[in-house]
Amino acid sequence: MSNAAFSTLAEFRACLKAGPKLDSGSMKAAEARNGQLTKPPGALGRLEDIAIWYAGWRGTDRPSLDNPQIIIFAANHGVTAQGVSAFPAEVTAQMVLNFEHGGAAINQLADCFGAKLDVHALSLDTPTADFTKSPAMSEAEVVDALATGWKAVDPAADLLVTGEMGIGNTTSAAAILTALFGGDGSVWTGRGTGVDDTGLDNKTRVVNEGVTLHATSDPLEILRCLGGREIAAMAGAIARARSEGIPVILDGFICSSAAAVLHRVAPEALDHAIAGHLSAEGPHADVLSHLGKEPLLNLGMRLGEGSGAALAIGVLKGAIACHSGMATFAEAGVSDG
Ligand SMILES: O=C(O)c1ccc[n+]([C@@H]2O[C@H](COP(=O)([O-])O)[C@@H](O)[C@H]2O)c1
Ligand SMILES: Cc1cc2nc[nH]c2cc1C
Repeated sequence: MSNAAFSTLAEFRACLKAGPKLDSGSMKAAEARNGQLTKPPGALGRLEDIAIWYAGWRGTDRPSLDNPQIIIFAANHGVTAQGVSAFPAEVTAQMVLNFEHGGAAINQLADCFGAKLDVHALSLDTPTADFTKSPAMSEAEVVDALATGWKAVDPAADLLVTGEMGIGNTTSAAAILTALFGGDGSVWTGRGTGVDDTGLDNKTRVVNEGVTLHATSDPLEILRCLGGREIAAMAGAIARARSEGIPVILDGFICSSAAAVLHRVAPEALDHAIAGHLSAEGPHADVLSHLGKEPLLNLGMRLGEGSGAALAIGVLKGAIACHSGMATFAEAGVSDG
């Protein structure tokens, strides 16, 4: 599909409510197969659950995972004028070049797990507006970013990881989460690339100012007023993946803020997604519990770029290899219990 399925926020909202469900027949068949494999029941722990979930979304009881796609969306944030990051805004464009030259962590991880890596830079020369002064994006801009994400998904992929790069985007994510879930901004604000205590107080002030200025409970309005283009693009890509029956592994804090917007519109919009890892960004654990997602990995990572989710591709590949490749008790002539 070359065009997005929506051209307004209202149409995007309708897409989220209309997406497909997993194929319960395939899921039941996968559960039955899992029960016959040569292992004590439950001995592969969560690997069994994620293989069965994946089978349901792929519509077969014996799936394979051969074509994972990782997409990094990059964008710039006007709110960096408020001194919210430990790094200067020009790092966003510099890191895009690094991704293109193969020098970033995500390039190595994509190679390790056999994933195709695509990089989309969204209007880097035109940062979003500083959300303490005006809405970050117009409706046309946020729809454009959602559509970039929607169109970036390869329908032939059998797994999607959405990653991001954007100096200042943990402030944007914190503001979105404060607006969605409530409470003081301090609950949802972390240190990002590493601000000190004074920097964290400043960031919290900025988050509270933005949330107060754009008082709205509409999740897509929250995305428009407080978000970034890369956050909207991740939301668009996650939504497209569901429409194509492509399972998603969510990355860290910023990716989860995009997912949280979708979840607030329609909780089922994340049924095809699992949480790849728990980020070291302080509030991430609370975000995941609001989304009802248990992270697969907890390695103290807080890089972004899709890196934690990319590592989790290896876990999911392992789960599917066992599920689809193991012999049953009958096939192997092993006595069951
Ligand atoms: O994924 C995470 O959980 C995560 C946590 C902290 C920082 N980051 C990355 O760091 C950048 C944002 O940090 P900051 O301090 O500039 O807001 C952005 O490029 C993210 O990819 C990512
Ligand atoms: C160097 C650097 C690399 C990153 N990758 C994702 N976010 C990042 C932020 C910085 C500062």
